Amino acid sequence: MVKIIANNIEMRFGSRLLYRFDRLSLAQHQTIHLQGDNGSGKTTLMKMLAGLQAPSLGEIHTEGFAPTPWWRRNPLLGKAVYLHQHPYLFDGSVAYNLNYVQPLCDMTEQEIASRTQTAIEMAQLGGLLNQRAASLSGGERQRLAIARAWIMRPHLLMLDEPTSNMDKLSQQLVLTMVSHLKQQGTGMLISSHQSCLLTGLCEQTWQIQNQAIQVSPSSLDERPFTPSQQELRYVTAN
Ligand SMILES: Nc1ncnc2c1ncn2[C@@H]1O[C@H](COP(=O)(O)OP(=O)(O)OP(=O)(O)O)[C@@H](O)[C@H]1O
Repeated sequence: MVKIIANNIEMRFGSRLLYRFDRLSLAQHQTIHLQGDNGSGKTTLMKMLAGLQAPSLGEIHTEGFAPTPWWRRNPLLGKAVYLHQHPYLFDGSVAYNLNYVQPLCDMTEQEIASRTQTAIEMAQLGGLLNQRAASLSGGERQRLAIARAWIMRPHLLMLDEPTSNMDKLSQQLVLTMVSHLKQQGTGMLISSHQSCLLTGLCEQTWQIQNQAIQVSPSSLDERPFTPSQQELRYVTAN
């Protein structure tokens, strides 16, 4: 079982306190809805858990991952995949973006090829493969970013307002991909202002309010580790 654990955290920008909390953890087999008003600090929390932003006070560590390579100074980087609401895409075609993550996947070539093909079908990207990623619409970019993460089958995935730009069809496609990842044991933190199709998959809520984070229900069973699940790799972040 892999997890990221944040203890005794305080986060502020200058004199402005975003929140304080004693402990939060994101583990495999959990699907959590992160709620909060605009500017409450949802993106900041995800970036902290992904190692992209240091908390003002407190400590974030991981359990259950392979040892950090000696050359990596930040031990949190690479442990969770974080997808920003305006996902970073590489300069190149849609196909290039999908293939880019293949060397990072701990699977056989055959498995990677099969997952890539399935991801293209699930995200309905077949007609867009030769199009430049930079020219995609907001919803198509999100679908591509989630398809790319789906291929990697990460242990932990953070989705920042994943359906904010999406019409009903795109939301349904993303729901299918995220449901698959949930079945495969990927632990997910999904930020969304409102309840939506995706948040219907969540069994816990983290609500940012009054400079604190309320967790409900307050505890969740964490299912035992499945040894066949592959090592998490880092995809992209802003
Ligand atoms: N590097 C920074 N320096 C100063 N203030 C920052 C910085 N990054 C974020 N903030 C501020 O911290 C607050 C929380 O930002 P964050 O993006 O985490 O909120 P959010 O809950 O994700 O918002 P939204 O729902 O609008 O996306 C905002 O008021 C933002 O302006």
